[in-house]
Amino acid sequence: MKVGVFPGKFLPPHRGHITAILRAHALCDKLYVVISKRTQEDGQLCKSAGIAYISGVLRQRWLSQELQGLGIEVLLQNEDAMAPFPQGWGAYASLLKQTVPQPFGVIYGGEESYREGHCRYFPGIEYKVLDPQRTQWPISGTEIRNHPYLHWDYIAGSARPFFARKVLITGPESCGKTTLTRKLAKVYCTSWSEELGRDYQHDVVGGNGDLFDLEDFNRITHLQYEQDLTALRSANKVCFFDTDAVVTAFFSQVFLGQVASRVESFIDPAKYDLVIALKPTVPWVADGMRELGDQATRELSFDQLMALYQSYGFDVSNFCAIDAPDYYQRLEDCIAAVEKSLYDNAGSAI
Ligand SMILES: NC(=O)c1ccc[n+]([C@@H]2O[C@H](COP(=O)([O-])OP(=O)(O)OC[C@H]3O[C@@H](n4cnc5c(N)ncnc54)[C@H](O)[C@@H]3O)[C@@H](O)[C@H]2O)c1
Repeated sequence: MKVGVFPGKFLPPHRGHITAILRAHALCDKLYVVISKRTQEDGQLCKSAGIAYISGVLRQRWLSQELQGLGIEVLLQNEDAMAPFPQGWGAYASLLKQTVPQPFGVIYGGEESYREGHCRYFPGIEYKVLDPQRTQWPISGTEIRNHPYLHWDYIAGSARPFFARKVLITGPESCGKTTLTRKLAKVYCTSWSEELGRDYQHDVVGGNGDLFDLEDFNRITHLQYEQDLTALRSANKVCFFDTDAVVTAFFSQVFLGQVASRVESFIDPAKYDLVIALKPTVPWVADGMRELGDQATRELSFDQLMALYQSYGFDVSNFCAIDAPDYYQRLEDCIAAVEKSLYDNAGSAI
């Protein structure tokens, strides 16, 4: 039985990795993918690219998603105590033999330059190099970390939700949130998550807000969270969210005078890369379910909503406030804000 090992950082996994792993899998009877975790070095690589830290466990989850059902085992190897290469070669060789739960006869990789070290430190174990020129998928983890949106198509599907820019469109009722969210998703050929509280109010509560109880708001928050995750999984570089748990907390307050118990556990100021706050400067549109219609109340609602964000730890001064009085300009201003978020921050495509 031929047992093989495919080691790597996979920071993050991409098509080049996945294809090479699948080729290796076809060349042996049992394959182990071993993720090298070096907390400090990995953290520095992420930091210098301006992206959040990608932990070893996260990479293990991503690769496990990609490779499940094939009999390939994905293992995590902690190399924190190891010296950097080339001094670390000896320690690396013994650690790899401990990590892999059975003796192996071949190590697969794409680096010709590692051959000498492998021959020396893994005597009797074959070193098989696959696509060393990266001709099929000319991409590296470094390029993806530095320019994720430019190299989006190469990023493994499981890792895309991590890189997708998350844009929340918020504001009080009748500011054009839902239409703007849909339009932005269409402009960017991507997914979005619509506010489901209104459908819930219609379908479950019968349209009458007076019949809400606290458990309804807990359920709305949970359902919204699941829907957000689904949208994120199919995002193309950016994903738009029509509401969030702070808005649900706000309406829980409006209808019942208190925030339902589980709503707050879904509030996460770190979830969004950009928050667009729509001011009530377009005309009110009555739709039979809206409650807060006169202009003074709309403005008060906006201020109360922003205060609620602040109280939950959001940096409201960083929100992109949209106050144009017409829908054309509001769309233009939102597109400009999204462009800036996508290309002026980490992963500049320029
Ligand atoms: N840096 C060193 O000198 C050194 C020496 C010995 C062993 N190692 C170990 O070797 C492993 C691989 O390290 P890495 O930094 O190359 O990991 P990596 O995550 O960048 O790549 C993993 C593997 O996929 C291959 N690969 C990457 N992009 C590819 C593409 N587009 N097409 C085809 N194949 C592609 C790489 O050549 C490598 O073999 C790690 O476990 C590391 O600890 C590193």
